[in-house]
Amino acid sequence: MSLVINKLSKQIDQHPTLDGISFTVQPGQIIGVIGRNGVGKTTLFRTINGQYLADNGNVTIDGQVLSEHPELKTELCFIDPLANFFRGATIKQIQGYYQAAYPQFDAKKFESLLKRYHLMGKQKLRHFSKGTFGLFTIILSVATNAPYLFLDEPLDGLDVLIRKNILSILIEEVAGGKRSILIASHNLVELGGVIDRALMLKDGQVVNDYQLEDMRSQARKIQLVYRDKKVPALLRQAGRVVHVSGRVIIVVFENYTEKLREQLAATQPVFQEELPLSLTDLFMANLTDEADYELLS
Ligand SMILES: Nc1ncnc2c1ncn2[C@@H]1O[C@H](COP(=O)(O)OP(=O)(O)OP(=O)(O)O)[C@@H](O)[C@H]1O
Repeated sequence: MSLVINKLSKQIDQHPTLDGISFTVQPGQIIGVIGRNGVGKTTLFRTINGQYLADNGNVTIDGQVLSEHPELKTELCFIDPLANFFRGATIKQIQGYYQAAYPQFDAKKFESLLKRYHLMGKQKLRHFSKGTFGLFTIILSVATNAPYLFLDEPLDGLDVLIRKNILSILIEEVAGGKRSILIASHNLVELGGVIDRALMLKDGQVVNDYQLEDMRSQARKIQLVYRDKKVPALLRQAGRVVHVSGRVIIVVFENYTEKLREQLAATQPVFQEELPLSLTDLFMANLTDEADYELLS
């Protein structure tokens, strides 16, 4: 069973927001979809889920093209953050709509999660704070039992305890190996603790597709100090310089080998230290522009 995004393209106002995006989602994964503001993460989720029509490409589930098989939509759940829920509706009414749309809806799970977070069926959506509304949409998504969940900034506006609870709900959901969750988020610290894989978007394309476990074993973040302020060419050739402050340079090497270790030693740093590598480092290494470096250094 797999979800395949195949050369998906979407222009918005003549701008190629999605430009031939391809990737495959296997069951049992939590995937982070990462990119700078406005890069097209929400557009990607909307296009995969059929809210926007793709200009080119398609989405298949187990080999069947989603747009030709509308019945397969129950395999996907994406609650758009801008969804115009009828704010006068109660939780119970919304449950009814989703139960009608998703035959596999798990009412028991829905009710137990509501109870865990002190939400009651008769509450109207308009009484929810932003955070409670976010929490409610996650509970609703999880209860659909759709194998592929798409969450857009699910941690936005939630307090730290609820964020931790949400992440454990999501980990529980994929643990059975049957569901996958794609999360678009700028909350890289928390995301880094739960995702198995990170897709980085830039210029309408997937520029990196990291399996975090592989990345952690191959990549290194190294702080180097040199006698003068010149950045040795090797650092830019073999790695991505993420920070320069006077004679101190921090570099992320995605493929750190023994040979590279020797080459680095030959640049004769006066000090060298390995630092813990985070998702934020990978974001900065891949998605920072020259203009940002000027601001950072
Ligand atoms: N309905 C729309 N009408 C006009 N422009 C749109 C529409 N939807 C998206 N866009 C544009 O497409 C681009 C991608 O937007 P999108 O919301 O997908 O980015 P994002 O990566 O989710 O951003 P953020 O991280 O800020 O949430 C932006 O330039 C946005 O202005």
